[in-house]
Amino acid sequence: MSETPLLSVRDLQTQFFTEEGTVRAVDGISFDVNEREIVGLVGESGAGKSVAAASLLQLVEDPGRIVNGTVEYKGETILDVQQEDGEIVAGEGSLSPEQMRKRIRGNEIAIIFQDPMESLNPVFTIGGQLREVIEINRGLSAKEARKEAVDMLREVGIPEPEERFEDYPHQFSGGMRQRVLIAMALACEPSLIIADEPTTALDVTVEGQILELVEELQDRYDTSFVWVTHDMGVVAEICDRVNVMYLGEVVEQSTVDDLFYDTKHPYTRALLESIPRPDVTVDELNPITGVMPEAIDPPSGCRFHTRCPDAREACREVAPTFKDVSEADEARHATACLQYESVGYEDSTPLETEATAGFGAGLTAGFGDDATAGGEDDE
Ligand SMILES: Nc1ncnc2c1ncn2[C@@H]1O[C@H](COP(=O)(O)OP(=O)(O)OP(=O)(O)O)[C@@H](O)[C@H]1O
Ligand code: NI
Repeated sequence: MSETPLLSVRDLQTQFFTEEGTVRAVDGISFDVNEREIVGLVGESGAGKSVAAASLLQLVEDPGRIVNGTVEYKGETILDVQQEDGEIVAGEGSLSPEQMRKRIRGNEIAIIFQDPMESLNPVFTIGGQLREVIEINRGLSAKEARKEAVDMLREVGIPEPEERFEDYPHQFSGGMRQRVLIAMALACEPSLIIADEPTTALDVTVEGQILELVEELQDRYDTSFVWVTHDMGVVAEICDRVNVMYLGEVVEQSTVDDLFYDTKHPYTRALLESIPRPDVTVDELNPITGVMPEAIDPPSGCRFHTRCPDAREACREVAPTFKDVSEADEARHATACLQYESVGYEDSTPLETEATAGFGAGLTAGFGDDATAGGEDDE
C-alpha cells in the first residue's frame, strides 16, 4: 500500500525575527499524516510544537515567518517556500494566508486550541456560534443549521443540548467548552484536525473523557489528527504515530509502539522516564534534567548534547542526520542521534552534561545519593 499521505510536510522552517536575534522555532521538520491517523507532536515547552502546528495553516504571528518548506495536502501543494539570495520566495502552487483561510481552514483542515475561551466569543451563545459556523461552512439554512448544531452538541456529549444551546461560554465548564470546540471543528467535516494541547488545562478525568470522545468521533468521521502535547501519556492513549520534537527539530519519528518499546533517542527515553505511571511512585520518577536551551542560539552538534546522558565529544561537534534506522521489514523508525551513525561516536570521550553532572543529581537529591545514576556508563 502506497497511498498518498493526507498531509505531507517537508523541511518546514519557521523563524521569529526579534530584536534579540532570529528564533529558530521550527528548524526543518518533515512528517506525514495518513488518512484516519492521529499523529503526535510531542516535546517539552518551547520545542516548537505550536509554531509547527500554526505553520501548517499559515497562522504564524508576527514577527514570525515560514522561511522554508513544502506542505502537500491531498497530493496538492498548499505551501512551497524557500529562500533565494536572502529573500523568502513562494513557489507557484503555494497558497497565500488569505487563500488558506478561504479554501482550506475550517472545511478542509480545522484547528483546536488549548484555551477554548480564545476561540469562543463570550457575548454570543454557544449554540449561536456553532450554528453560524455550520451555516457558513455547509451552506445550510438557519433552521437546518440549528438542528445540526444541536445534534453536534449531543454527539460530543453535552447533556440536554436543546437547553444548553442558549447558554453562554462562561456557563460551561472547561471540559464542556473543549467539547464545543471539538463540535465546531467537526461540524465543517474537515479531513484533518490540528489539535494544540486541547486537553492540557483539564483535570485528568475530564482529559480522559475527551480523549475517548476524540477516538470515538475519529472512528465515525474518519478524521485525521495532528495532536500536539507535552504528555507521553496522551501520546500512548490516542496517537498512531509520533514525532518527538526538541529545539525545533524532530529527533525521533515512529509508530507509538516502537516509540515506547524500541526507543531510539535519549531524549525520548528521558521524556518516557519522566511521565507518571501507575507502577512508579513519585519518588522513583526521573525528571528530565536541565532546561531546554534558547532556540535563538541552539547548541552546536546535536542540540540535545548539553542534557544528554549518553553525550560524547563527537555530539558537540557533529550534527546528527535524521534517518530511518528500522530493519527491512519494519515500519519506518527515524531518529537523529550519533549513536546510529558511523562518525566516531564509539571512540569519542564521554561528556559531562547536565544529565550526568552533579547539577542534575541536585534535582532528585534526597532520594538516595545516586538517585539519577541509573546509567550503565557510570565512571
Ligand atoms: N511570537 C513569538 N515571538 C518570538 N518567539 C516566539 C514567538 N512564539 C513562539 N516563539 C518561540 O518559538 C519557540 C517554539 O515555541 P512553541 O510555542 O512552538 O513551543 P511549544 O513546543 O508549543 O511549547 P509549549 O508546550 O509551551 O506550548 C520558542 O522558543 C518560543 O519562545
Ligand atoms: Ni505550544
